[in-house]
Amino acid sequence: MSIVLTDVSKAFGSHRAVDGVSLDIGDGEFFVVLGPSGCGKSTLLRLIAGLEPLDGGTIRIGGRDVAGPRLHLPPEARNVGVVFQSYALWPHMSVAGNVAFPLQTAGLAGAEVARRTADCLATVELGAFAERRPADLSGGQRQRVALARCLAQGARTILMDEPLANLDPHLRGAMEEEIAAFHRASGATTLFITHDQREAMALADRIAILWQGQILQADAPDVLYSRPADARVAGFIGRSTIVSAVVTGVYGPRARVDVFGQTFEMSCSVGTGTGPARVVVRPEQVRIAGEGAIETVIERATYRGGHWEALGRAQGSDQPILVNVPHKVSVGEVLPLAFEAGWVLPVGGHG
Ligand SMILES: Nc1ncnc2c1ncn2[C@@H]1O[C@H](COP(=O)(O)OP(=O)(O)OP(=O)(O)O)[C@@H](O)[C@H]1O
Repeated sequence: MSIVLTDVSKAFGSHRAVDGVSLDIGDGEFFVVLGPSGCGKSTLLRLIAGLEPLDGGTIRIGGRDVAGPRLHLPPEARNVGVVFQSYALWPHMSVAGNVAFPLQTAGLAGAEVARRTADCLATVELGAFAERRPADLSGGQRQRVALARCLAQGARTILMDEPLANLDPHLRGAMEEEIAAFHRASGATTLFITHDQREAMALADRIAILWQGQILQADAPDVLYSRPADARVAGFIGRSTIVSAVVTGVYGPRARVDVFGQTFEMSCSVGTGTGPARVVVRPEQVRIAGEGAIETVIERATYRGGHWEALGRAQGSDQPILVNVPHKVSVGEVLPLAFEAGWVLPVGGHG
């Protein structure tokens, strides 16, 4: 079901944890809210789930108002499933018991409960673990039980609060696959919150960047990466160099840009004007060039598997440049660099 937030706010004392958030999440979409610790992600999720009353704005789920002025539907009336970081399984029940519980409370007959429980456990590949207790499972398996319980609830909307945060890195990758498969199988609208940009990129149809309670930008992962709205988004998604430049000409979505005394062509948003600007250049957009390029002194080089990522400074400048180099480079080496592409940050962007 769709989730529509209009100007939603929530304060704790004088602290605006969620500050005028508007979002339109489509039916069946996998939507990730990404932001640093304390930016208001969990509060936003709790407002949608109905675990917290809001101060202002409205929330609609599946076309129905669930929260707004003088309106607060309780969590159980919103038909949303919630998966928390801490799994929230009942320790005294078996795996099957945990999954069956919402079906039993919905008043289904015993045979139907057993059949649907078995189906849900099969979907998350835990059929063989039905009689185990949660304590006897791995973290990833417990997370899958929580997913199966959401499936059993029949929730068309699933909210996930950093469900992979407690898992080992190798298990996280596998669980990402599982969550993506679960989303495909269930077709449920999924709102997933995380502070891990790699996880967000791997899962999302769209990502919203939340910063001090406000949405900076909501777009597909590739758009956030290639056309960030401001320096904070550019810094949060992927690795980049942001340098001062002067735009000397604009031709639709392309701009001619002077950087470090050289002229390059970059992308820009419609309405970009000429004059001083800042440009975002990703390490893979920097190439080693010949004569007349930006002479750059390498200060650090890190092996990133298949290539080295080097950090340098253009001679006579204090602005750093990140570049991917296919061969080993040494500190102190001077590389002639050129920008093959880049993005002119829209004027008015913060940071
Ligand atoms: N019940 C509360 N009372 C007072 N302040 C709160 C309460 N809940 C959250 N906050 C504050 O609101 C802000 C947002 O908290 P929230 O838990 O939503 O952030 P978050 O982005 O989920 O962070 P993290 O990634 O660290 O979990 C924080 O500054 C937090 O201290």
